[in-house]
Amino acid sequence: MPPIISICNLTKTYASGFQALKGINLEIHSGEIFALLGPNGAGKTTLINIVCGIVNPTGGFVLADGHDVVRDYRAARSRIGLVPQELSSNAFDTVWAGVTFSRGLFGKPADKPYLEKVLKDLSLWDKKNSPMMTLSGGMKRRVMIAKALSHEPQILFLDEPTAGVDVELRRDMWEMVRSLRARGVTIILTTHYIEEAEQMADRIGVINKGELILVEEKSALMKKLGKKQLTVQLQHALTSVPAGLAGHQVELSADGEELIYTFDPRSGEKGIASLMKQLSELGIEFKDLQTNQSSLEEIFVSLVRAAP
Ligand SMILES: Nc1ncnc2c1ncn2[C@@H]1O[C@H](COP(=O)(O)OP(=O)(O)OP(=O)(O)O)[C@@H](O)[C@H]1O
Repeated sequence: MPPIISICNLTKTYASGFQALKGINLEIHSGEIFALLGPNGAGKTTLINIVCGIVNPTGGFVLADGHDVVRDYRAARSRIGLVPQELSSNAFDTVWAGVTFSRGLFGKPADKPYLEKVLKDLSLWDKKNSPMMTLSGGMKRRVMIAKALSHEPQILFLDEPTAGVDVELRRDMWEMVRSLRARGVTIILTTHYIEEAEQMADRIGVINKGELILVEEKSALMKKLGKKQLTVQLQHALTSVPAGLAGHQVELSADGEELIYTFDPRSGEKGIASLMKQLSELGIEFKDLQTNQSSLEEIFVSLVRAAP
């Protein structure tokens, strides 16, 4: 199946001379959830805005469902729903008026049952006659999603969908995004909450200073870059790492009560067995063992730090 979005050699230099995108190449597969991560100012919104036809590229091109987003703007844009970072809507409009108006903007004929379903899926149906200004921030965000879905797009961009929303609503949003994907909608989201990417994404792209420095299946990324740690809780505190453990990557906690062994899961668990053997030979007793794997957040920070 051809990619639903193809981004080729995309560059953007703003009028100020600032180069926000430096030759981005990326293909988004139909039906995936793709998370775009990057520090502030990395170029995420610029990239989304070009795909959505809001910002013109300086070089390269983007195809959305085969349509060039510049030359064939209307066809490309009709495939795409965008939930922007900034919440914006007419304060006096009711929820229903907002979604019907948004649908009309794309020249789509009225379809009450479809819009009713969208509002019901987003738990907004009982608010359909409420003016926007009477809704909470979280509810307004749901309305923004409903508006973005009003013209039945195949592709949905969510620019920081859960910025400033509470934990419960965040989880509801994740649930909703998953159900959209189950219906075949392709989802591209940017987020500062790495946990969000870890929970939801099928693939992850990391953008830094206008360059895509990594694109990877989430599970492969976690496997490839995730380091594991084994924490050995000691029966008796130590004052320093025993010389006999010098061959291992072992550190002693500040209180001397734990030995922390960091290893690469790809190299197998042989290191643990030999560490255990050595501890026993040295007569070091322990009361408990714990392992944990580095989070996507740690991986992300180390990637961005390492980039030139
Ligand atoms: N209209 C503009 N004119 C000049 N520079 C701009 C313009 N819009 C964005 N930039 C610059 O381009 C860079 C990328 O901005 P962009 O908003 O795409 O980043 P981002 O990754 O979405 O950041 P954030 O996570 O903070 O939203 C930033 O340095 C920004 O200041």
